[in-house]
Amino acid sequence: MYSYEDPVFRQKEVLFPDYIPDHLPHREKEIKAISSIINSALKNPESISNIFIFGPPGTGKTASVKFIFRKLEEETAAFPVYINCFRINTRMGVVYAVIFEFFRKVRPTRRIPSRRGVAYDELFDLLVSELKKSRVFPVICLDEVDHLLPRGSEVLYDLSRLREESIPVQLIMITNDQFVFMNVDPRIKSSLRPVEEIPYRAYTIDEMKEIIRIRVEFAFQKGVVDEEAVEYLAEVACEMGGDVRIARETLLRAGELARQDGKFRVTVEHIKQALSESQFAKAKSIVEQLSSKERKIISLIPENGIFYPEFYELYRRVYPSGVRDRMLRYYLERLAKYGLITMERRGIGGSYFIRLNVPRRIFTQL
Ligand SMILES: Nc1ncnc2c1ncn2[C@@H]1O[C@H](COP(=O)(O)OP(=O)(O)OP(=O)(O)O)[C@@H](O)[C@H]1O
Repeated sequence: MYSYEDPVFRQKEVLFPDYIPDHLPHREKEIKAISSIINSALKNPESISNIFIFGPPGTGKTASVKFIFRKLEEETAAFPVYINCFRINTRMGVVYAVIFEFFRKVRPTRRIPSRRGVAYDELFDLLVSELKKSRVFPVICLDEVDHLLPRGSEVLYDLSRLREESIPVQLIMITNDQFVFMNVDPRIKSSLRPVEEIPYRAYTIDEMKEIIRIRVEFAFQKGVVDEEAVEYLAEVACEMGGDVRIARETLLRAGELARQDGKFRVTVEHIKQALSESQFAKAKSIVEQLSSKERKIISLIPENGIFYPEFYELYRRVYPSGVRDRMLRYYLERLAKYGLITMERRGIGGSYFIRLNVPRRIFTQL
């Protein structure tokens, strides 16, 4: 029988976003710290500490928690729920996501309750009564928790207060921004206590090389990826903040490019081409997820930047019934958070200069 062996990839899935490796090199210490907090809470629910994980993008925060969740599901009675707050950013959304997972995993024979037409309090009461009856231990990870603030921050309070009803709940909050809770209502902040902080730092060049080499070994056929390509990719990924995601995506695309040109070797040139394509694709996918207001705002920013007062004038001219000053700033800050623009204050007490971090041709391709 004819069997096709891919000349480039041995196991392409190893480079897919949802693949969680069996080992996360250089994150052993952090994984151990997080696991031990959860394990002691499991043994003694009176001693729960919430967990706050922060650090730059692509440094393994999400991967560590998913890795731990996999083990929790296999080995303990915990009920782990992973929620990405970029997608689910309201208190109703969070509570529904927990209920959804609860019915899917703990009560698979029952119909998942509908969210439509149900008030928040009703949904929350349902969660409380189900958790009380089942006595499971929910470990809820709120990834990119900054997107939940301030609109959905009440849910942090509601979930933390469940302990007062003798329902143990462990929260894990992940963000890039160490100071994300600075302006949060003190009542909510104090409900989250005690909190253990787990900082993640960017990988060093040697760590990055090792991580890339291991992925290459699993993902590609032997000898397909040039050593110079690995070295170059590790350097660029470190320059870009020590982000393994960039390295993983680039390897996948570079492998496809190597196949297309028929030489079946991944070279530095393939890495360079893949990098420029993936940066563009990433920015485009963020732009595609923007609200129509945000899109209108970003598409008005000129290629070579603009000072805020001028931009405000321009915006009001084009959209006379659009948002006012304070809201416009709010939307610009969100765009800056997504990394699509940079806002820097020029001169002492000067106004903000807004710079576009993505090529304008992205907007014509939407
Ligand atoms: N130590 C590591 N070993 C192997 N792969 C890793 C390691 N650290 C990160 N990765 C991989 O890098 C990618 C990005 O990691 P992850 O999503 O965990 O980053 P993050 O810190 O949560 O980033 P962000 O803040 O942008 O959400 C994933 O594919 C993950 O598997």
